[in-house]
Amino acid sequence: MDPFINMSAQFPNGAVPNPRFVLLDYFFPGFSMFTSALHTYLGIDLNFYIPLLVAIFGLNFVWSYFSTSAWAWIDEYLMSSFRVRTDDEIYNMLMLWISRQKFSQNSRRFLVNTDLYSRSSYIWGGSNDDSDDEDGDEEISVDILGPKQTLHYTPSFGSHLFWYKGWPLFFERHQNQQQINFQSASEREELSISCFGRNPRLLKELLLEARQMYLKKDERKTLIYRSSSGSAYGGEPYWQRSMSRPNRPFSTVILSEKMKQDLIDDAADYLNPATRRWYANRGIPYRRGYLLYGPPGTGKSSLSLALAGYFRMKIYIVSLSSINATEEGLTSLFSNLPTRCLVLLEDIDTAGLTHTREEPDATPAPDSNPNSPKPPSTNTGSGGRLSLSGLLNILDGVASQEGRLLIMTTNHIDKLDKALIRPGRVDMIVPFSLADKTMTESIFRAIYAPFESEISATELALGSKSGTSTPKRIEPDEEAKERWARQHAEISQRIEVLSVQFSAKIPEHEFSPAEIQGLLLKHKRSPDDALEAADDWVIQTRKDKKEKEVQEAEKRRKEQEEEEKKAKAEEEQKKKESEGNTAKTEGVDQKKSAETKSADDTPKEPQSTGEGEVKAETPEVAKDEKKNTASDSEYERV
Ligand SMILES: Nc1ncnc2c1ncn2[C@@H]1O[C@H](COP(=O)(O)OP(=O)(O)OP(=O)(O)O)[C@@H](O)[C@H]1O
Repeated sequence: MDPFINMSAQFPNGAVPNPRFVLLDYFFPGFSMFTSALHTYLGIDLNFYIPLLVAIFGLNFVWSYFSTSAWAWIDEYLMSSFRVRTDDEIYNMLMLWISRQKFSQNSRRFLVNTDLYSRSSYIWGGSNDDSDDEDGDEEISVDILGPKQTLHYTPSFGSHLFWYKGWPLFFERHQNQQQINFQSASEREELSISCFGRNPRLLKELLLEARQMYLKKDERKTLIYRSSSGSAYGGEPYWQRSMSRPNRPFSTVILSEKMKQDLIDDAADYLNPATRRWYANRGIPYRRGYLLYGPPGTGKSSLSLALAGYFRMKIYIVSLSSINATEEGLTSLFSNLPTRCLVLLEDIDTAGLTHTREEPDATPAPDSNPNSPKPPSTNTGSGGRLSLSGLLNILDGVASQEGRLLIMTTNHIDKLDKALIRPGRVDMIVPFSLADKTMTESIFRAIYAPFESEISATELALGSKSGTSTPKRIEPDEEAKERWARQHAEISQRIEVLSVQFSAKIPEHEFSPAEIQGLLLKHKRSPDDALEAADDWVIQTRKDKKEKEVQEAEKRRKEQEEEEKKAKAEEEQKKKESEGNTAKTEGVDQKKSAETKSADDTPKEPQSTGEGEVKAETPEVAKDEKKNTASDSEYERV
């Protein structure tokens, strides 16, 4: 439709349309109608404001055009900033700090997480047991259904202004577009904080504060890292933070006091900074290794955890029976260890390390215990799996990190190669054994020892059995404290007596501390019940063990039979194949010679070859040939 015709219709009184309106109407249909309506009903003449609007629009355009480059220039020359990626632990530190800041909690646009580190869960494994009750931004309550999830608030993607020590800082959360596409948005996330000025001192102070806050949070915890298959790192295994546990006091590990003290003294001496210099001055590799051996469930892992907690070291656990334990994988893991840490190599008797270096493919060393489990067949030391020499190279090769404390555990010390446990690799050997009388008593005491916070529960349990007075409400006065002290002494005395009675019922050197602990935990509120159940438990556990042994022996026998059958079948198959091949070759030879014969046009009697098969074939061939010749001649006749 022609806009001019349209315009004349809108101005019926013959007024000449303003050419500016005509033009605007052309680009924004209905504009003139809108302005005339504004004029008629509100008395506003848009004609007057149009130049102003155009000027604002123009200025805005110019500002947005120049502000980007101006801001980039300011950012480049007048500001300091740092960036943090999700694949580094500093991300967790910074996020914790950010989540505790006021601007983060008051932010209108925010991300809410139940696990503060979940955005880097592919690095730290979700650390789902890390949620700290006291750390949450929201009050947490624990009921019988478990702790309610804590909510953590952090500013969402984009730029956020906040104040730190009186200075304005910009916190920016964005996605790095340059990173690999298959990563999810959260994996590509980057954080940056910038401040005005060319001196980054303020930013470094902030980072230090964040680090301190993070370390303080885990102060009384042992951080546990485990090897994980490396899908996020192009196939190479990497250390994954798997959990954090409250530090285990050394006193809770039942072992000879002298042995514990020796271990602490040795580790303390090794970790002393002066010792490091001592090693360096003499050119000795700064490493220390311990071997803990004994039956399963006797406290090897517990002692390692206690040691890590005591010296505030992170613990890095690798199980050599896991599928990740390849030579390349372990090399990569060991070269990525921090300088001061505890490495726990579990089950070193498995994984093809049982044969000696001199005979890399020899059969495993004789097993003193015929019932002990066989090492997994996957780790045979070949095909990229771990071999003994490979492990030795990893432990003290050039790539291996100095400053670490290595603990190896095994259930079968007799299976280990001497090279693996020679001084320099293993500097202290700690034996663990099944529970004797003293150990059983200690386990009993450890389970039922009264703690101040639990005294009423323990007293209730003991009181109900022994007829002592009923527990009273906790009153925080001196009299109450005295009464508690008396009750504590009474209970301890009684537990002492019960522990002796209990240990008398448990045969020595037959059950592991873990097994005994299992029984006591079933009756954790009632030591008398545990005492009562002990006899039956011994009988039942013996029976169960025997059954298990029989089942395992049966399973092994069946497996062996199956393997033998398989081997036999394979051998027979091979034999048949080789026989078949010989016959075929001979058959082909015979056929060839028969063909050559028929090619000589002279009909001859088939020659005897002396072999049945060929004999039977040859007359048939001759017959066929005769038939063919006959039919040919008939055809010729027709
Ligand atoms: N000597 C001990 N002192 C205190 N607790 C123990 C002891 N031995 C076993 N336990 C308890 O038994 C459980 C298993 O112990 P732990 O994992 O340390 O045994 P382990 O020797 O490392 O076993 P495995 O060889 O199967 O790895 C833990 O709960 C631990 O508290």
